[in-house]
Amino acid sequence: MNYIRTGISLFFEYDTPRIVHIQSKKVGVINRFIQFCIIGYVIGYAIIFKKGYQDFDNVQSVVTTKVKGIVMVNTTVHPDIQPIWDVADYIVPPQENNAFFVITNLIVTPNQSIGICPEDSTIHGSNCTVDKDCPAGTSLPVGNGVLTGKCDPDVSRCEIHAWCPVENGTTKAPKPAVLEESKKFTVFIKNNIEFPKYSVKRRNLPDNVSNDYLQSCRYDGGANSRCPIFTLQSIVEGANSGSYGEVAMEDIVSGTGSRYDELSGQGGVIQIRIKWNCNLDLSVDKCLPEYSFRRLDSSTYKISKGYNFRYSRNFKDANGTEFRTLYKAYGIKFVISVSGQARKFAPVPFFTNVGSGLALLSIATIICDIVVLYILKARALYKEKKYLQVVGDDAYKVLD
Ligand SMILES: Nc1ncnc2c1ncn2[C@@H]1O[C@H](COP(=O)(O)OP(=O)(O)OP(=O)(O)O)[C@@H](O)[C@H]1O
Repeated sequence: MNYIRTGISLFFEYDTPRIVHIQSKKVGVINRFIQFCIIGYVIGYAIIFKKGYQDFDNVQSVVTTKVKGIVMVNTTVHPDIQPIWDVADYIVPPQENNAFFVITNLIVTPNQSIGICPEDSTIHGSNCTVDKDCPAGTSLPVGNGVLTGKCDPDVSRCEIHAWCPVENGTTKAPKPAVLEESKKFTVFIKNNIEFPKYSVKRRNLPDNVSNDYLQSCRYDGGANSRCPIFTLQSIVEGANSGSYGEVAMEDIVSGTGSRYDELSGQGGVIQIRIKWNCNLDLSVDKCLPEYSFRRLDSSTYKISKGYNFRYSRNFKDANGTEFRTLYKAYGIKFVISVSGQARKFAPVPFFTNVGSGLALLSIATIICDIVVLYILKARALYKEKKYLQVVGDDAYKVLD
């Protein structure tokens, strides 16, 4: 019953704010301190640091790459490998979206032709004692061919119909890598970007440069940081790593922290990040890219390290018999990602931040009220001054 009475009386009440001017050093200091913090936050952090006076637009971008460089392979060490490797040989596939792959190491199985031969010994399930162990027409899960149904008695392995002889699974990737000199290859990264909201188009090379400049300049993160030509070694090891092998690790700046000789053996994945953060309130010429590099795969794994795949080159001999050379190619996949924002002054975010800052100032009043009404010694006095109970009907009667 009491609840209902209280509820009804609450319904017939009205609270209106009242200004109580308190002259107290303590409360005054607390109030000013909180106001100062809030104003500091709004002006210093929200408006200046977080650029709350500017509108923004995200970058839209397209990247193309061109790698150049030639390697000569020592054919006495690697007799099965062609002596000269140029860009058409080591970049596979020739074009990718926002990425390129460079072959750095190889296991070659030359002169394969279609025929019958024993399965490779490292393939699980290839060992046999009788023909029954090799059901005809099936293939082993990671096998190289289709089982003929016969067990080869000489090597005790199932016979397969395949490109023969099959790749030897026990062969390890050569060390040092066959194409380790690929560290000297250069890649031209051409990045065109646009901030559509502001109709601003930029690219990562100066407009007034010549072909000669492009052919000779190299990105170094310093004086030549506008040059869009990178050596693969500088991407992996850092911009100051030109003299490979002689550079102390602490001298290597902004690389991936890996060494090219380690990476080239088993392959890996490297990310090239291009950041465009532009303040369009300043000159558009100051809108420049920043590059950073990191290794995406881990070198610490024991099994399935790096990155490799197989491909073949087929040819016919004078009799018209088809042959192929099978390549197990290890290499570095470079993935390019572009991100960024352009910012420019705009009244709407500016006034929104100022408005929300002004609204935040009421926090100072709330905190001071708590101090005054519940913490200070004279809280009873302040409470009495702050709340004035007026019974409306009685007041009306008094007026009468
Ligand atoms: N990876 C690279 N390393 C050094 N210079 C390069 C590289 N890629 C391109 N260049 C040079 O930059 C300039 C502009 O390259 P672009 O691809 O636009 O022109 P191009 O005439 O088709 O080049 P090219 O025929 O030499 O491949 C050319 O002089 C080119 O030789």
